[in-house]
Amino acid sequence: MTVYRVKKINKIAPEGLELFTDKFIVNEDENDPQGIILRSSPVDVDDYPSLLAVARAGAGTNNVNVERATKKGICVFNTPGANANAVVDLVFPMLGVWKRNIFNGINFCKSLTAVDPDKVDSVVEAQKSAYKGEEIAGKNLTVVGLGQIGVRLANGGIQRLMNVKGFDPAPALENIHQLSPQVRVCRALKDAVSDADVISLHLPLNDRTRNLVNAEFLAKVKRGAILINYSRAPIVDEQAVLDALDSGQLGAFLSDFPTAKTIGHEKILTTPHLGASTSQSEGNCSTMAVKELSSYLKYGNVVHSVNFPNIESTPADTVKNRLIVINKDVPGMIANVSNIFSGFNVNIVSYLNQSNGAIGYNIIDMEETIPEELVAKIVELPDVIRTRVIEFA
Ligand SMILES: NC(=O)c1ccc[n+]([C@@H]2O[C@H](COP(=O)([O-])OP(=O)(O)OC[C@H]3O[C@@H](n4cnc5c(N)ncnc54)[C@H](O)[C@@H]3O)[C@@H](O)[C@H]2O)c1
Ligand SMILES: O=C(O)[C@H](O)COP(=O)(O)O
Repeated sequence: MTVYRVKKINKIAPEGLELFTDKFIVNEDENDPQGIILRSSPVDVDDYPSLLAVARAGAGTNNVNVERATKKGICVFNTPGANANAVVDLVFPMLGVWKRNIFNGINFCKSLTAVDPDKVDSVVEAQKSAYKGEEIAGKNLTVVGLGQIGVRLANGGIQRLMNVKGFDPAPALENIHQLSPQVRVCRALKDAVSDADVISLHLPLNDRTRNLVNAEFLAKVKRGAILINYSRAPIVDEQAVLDALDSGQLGAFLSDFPTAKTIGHEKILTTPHLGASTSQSEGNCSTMAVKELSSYLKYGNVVHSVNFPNIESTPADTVKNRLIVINKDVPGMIANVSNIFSGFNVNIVSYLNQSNGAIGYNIIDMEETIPEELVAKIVELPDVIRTRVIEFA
């Protein structure tokens, strides 16, 4: 029986880990894993010579060098939607904490331990007006990034009687179908943010989104707007935000990424990267990531990869060998691979191919043992990145 080595990095919830069968050895100390399961720790795929796949139990994959992984034929997965509710479930309370002055109100209440017990009630009534707040109903909310989180947040804004706009340059249809028709989708970011009272960022960190919120962006927002960043710290130019807060251009900054410069600021509230930290979300992410990784290692199936096309096939009982061919997405690859099979007189019982514009992925099943020389010929094809033979008992 083939047994796969999996390296576990970070705390991964047991709900998922329990799904690894005896075909997997899961170890934190594994130095040469075929699979890695992790959360936010940085991983360099070049550090692991036998690596086939990385499963990120969460949404953001900026902690993995995905481009390098793609070049090496390493599949990178994430768990779309598995922690989206947890983020929305934190963003609205954070907005409430700020708008209703809850943080200061709670601190005030805690300070009352120093007050004569008989006078607590009268002190509360006398001083509560200092903690008066504002409701969010009727305010303008703009959601930047209409993905798994952004759509849920936008819909949540509608449920809270806010006027909601959204912006996303390339929204996935499956997400947009979930969006409330009351959300106004803008074609340009500047139109989406110009009259917003609250701007919430829900997009991935990449070369195009790094420092998206900079001085130029902030100059275009409505004076006094609240900026929320539960995406990734570098999407926001921190100095520009601090300047905007000090000038009054921004009213507040609520973020999941505390830094030395932000933690003491009176107009900034931060949480310690808690967006996905709920029992439910950690269980969902772990379960999804383990299923994705197991299925890839055992069968070569790809579901929810950020760099490979989706492709899935259950081998028939009669299948002895499955060949996985990962190639650059160029014309003629299927014909070239099929011709090599013909040359060796090996019968293909099933040939599946999918591509995503960059990577072509082939699952080829046989009822006989595939000759090593045949695989060697495929490896020699100019645009083949990687091959793998999976043997079924
Ligand atoms: N704070 C946390 O704990 C926490 C938890 C989950 C996710 N996140 C972060 O939030 C991000 C979004 O998560 P998700 O699950 O919604 O991902 P998602 O992939 O479902 O959605 C991201 C959306 O952002 C859009 N986008 C990309 N570039 C954009 C741009 N320049 N302007 C506007 N939209 C743009 C994409 O088209 C996509 O629709 C993740 O990449 C991750 O970095 C943080
Ligand atoms: O991108 C994500 O999914 C979040 O930032 C969660 O990160 P975590 O798994 O380290 O909490």
